[in-house]
Amino acid sequence: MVAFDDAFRRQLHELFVWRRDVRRFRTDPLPDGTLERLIEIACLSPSVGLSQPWRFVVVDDAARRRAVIEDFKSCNADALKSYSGERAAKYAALKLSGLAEAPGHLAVFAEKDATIGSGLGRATMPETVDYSVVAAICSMWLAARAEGIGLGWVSILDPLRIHDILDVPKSWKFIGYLCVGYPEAECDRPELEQAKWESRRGPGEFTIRR
Ligand SMILES: Cc1cc2c(cc1C)N(C[C@H](O)[C@H](O)[C@H](O)COP(=O)(O)O)c1[nH]c(=O)[nH]c(=O)c1N2
Repeated sequence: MVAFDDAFRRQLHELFVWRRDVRRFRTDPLPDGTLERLIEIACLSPSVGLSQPWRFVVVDDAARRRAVIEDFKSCNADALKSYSGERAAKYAALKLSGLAEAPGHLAVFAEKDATIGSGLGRATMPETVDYSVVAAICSMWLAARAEGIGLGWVSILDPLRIHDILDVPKSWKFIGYLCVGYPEAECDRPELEQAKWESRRGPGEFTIRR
């Protein structure tokens, strides 16, 4: 039996508070085996029917990385066009990926045809496969932060293009592209809040059905 004490709970709370989506990385490399270790931790996450549908691709090839960066630039330019006036100026000033600087690039996919788990739990909600992969990414996000390693999720990408660039099986659905490395700075507030793009809200009022 493993028990957790108050000191651990306080530290865990601090971990939640200080986990950040990181876009500003130092370029120094991660120690050998870091990504592999973080992937192992991610694999301890819950998954529908124990399907473990997460598929990780460590992107080490310079040409593929360059192609991902080009795709980000193109998608980000398109996204900018959907804003106007002051909001557009604010969007243009945001840094929305650390792709160019992060020493680690990790693409994460969901295996849509996973036979593991024999379909348990996903007959009426096939999207639970995707949710399982997101749960794994969140575990990795926190585990990384606990070691002083930052993770930045990039979704301003064309999933089909990422598929092509990384040449992965058709049955894999793109879930997210992660930049991994040491952050330039630590902060207890989201960068989008610091940039006055959006503010964090509490849980608000709960809906209660009696
Ligand atoms: C599914 C998904 C997708 C993205 C993100 C997150 C998630 C969950 N976030 C990070 C997001 O902006 C960030 O989590 C919030 O602003 C809150 O900040 P903290 O994570 O608390 O630092 C993110 N950030 C960014 O700069 N570029 C991006 O493309 C994305 N995409």
